[in-house]
Amino acid sequence: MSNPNIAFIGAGNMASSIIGGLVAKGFDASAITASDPYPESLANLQKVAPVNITDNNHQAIAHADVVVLAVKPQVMKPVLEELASSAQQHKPLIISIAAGIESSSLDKWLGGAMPIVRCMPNTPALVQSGATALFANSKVTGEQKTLADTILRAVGIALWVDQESALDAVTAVSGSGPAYFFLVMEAMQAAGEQLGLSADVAKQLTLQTALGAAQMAIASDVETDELRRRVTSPGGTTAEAIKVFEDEGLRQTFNRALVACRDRSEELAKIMDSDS
Ligand SMILES: NC(=O)C1=CN([C@@H]2O[C@H](COP(=O)(O)OP(=O)(O)OC[C@H]3O[C@@H](n4cnc5c(N)ncnc54)[C@H](O)[C@@H]3O)[C@@H](O)[C@H]2O)C=CC1
Ligand SMILES: O=C(O)[C@@H]1CCC=N1
Repeated sequence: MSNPNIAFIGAGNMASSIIGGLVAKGFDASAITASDPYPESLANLQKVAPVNITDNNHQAIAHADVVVLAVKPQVMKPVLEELASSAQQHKPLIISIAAGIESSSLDKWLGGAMPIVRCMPNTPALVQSGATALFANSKVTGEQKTLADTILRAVGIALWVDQESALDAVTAVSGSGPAYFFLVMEAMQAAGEQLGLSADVAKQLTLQTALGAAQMAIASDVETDELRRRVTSPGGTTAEAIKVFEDEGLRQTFNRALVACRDRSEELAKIMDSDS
């Protein structure tokens, strides 16, 4: 599909990020329509790109090849039930970025037999450094998969999973993951201040170290454990810090945290479906 028309239902943070990424990559803003009942959301979006705007969801999807669902999970059911008649007329590709709503629920609310890609992006999409995992249901064609891939790649990396249930683990790693790294940054800044650094110096050193470590790990041919060993001189300073982390059970803590996150994602999907 060379020039697809894309509709966004919901013009909030994630929609603005994806639209910003698409336009930055050369996608024609006039082929994008965003719909939102709040004039403020639409006005903020228009500062990002000169897309078509409307407060009418039906109007937004009328000529769309792809519909990106970017509303909060709590309003998804009424929004889709209202859109079902329009969606059934021409069956556009549906891409949902909502956390915890299974493709079978989306399909049911839209009236059935819809091509649906469900994905889990993360907030670094706001700065085009996102990580998204995607799952396609059986109605999605190869061409539609390529289109979904192109849309999410506009804001970072995009990887496909074969089982929808893997999106719960994806949520535990990358969907919620930015929060874990922010927590580590908070802790390192506070510890730096405890050691006598100014707040500004502790913050700048922490953030640049996080960026540098991530960039090195992405660029390197060797695994992260080897990169860690290369910082850790025998009998040196890093070894003392790593020993504290290992003795305090940091790996087990991460394991427990990610299991709790995965379990909550599974639980939310059940709650959403039982509401339907
Ligand atoms: N924030 C995060 O870390 C992540 C969020 N997501 C998902 O992205 C989706 C959007 O999240 P955000 O952009 O952060 O939320 P947001 O609150 O910034 O945007 C949602 C937009 O939907 C609009 N809206 C409300 N009712 C509507 C209706 N009936 N029709 C059309 N638009 C309507 C709101 O006015 C708002 O502008 C959510 O489903 C969330 O689960 C996915 C991955 C990560
Ligand atoms: O915390 C949450 O439920 C959402 C899903 C992934 C990131 N934020």
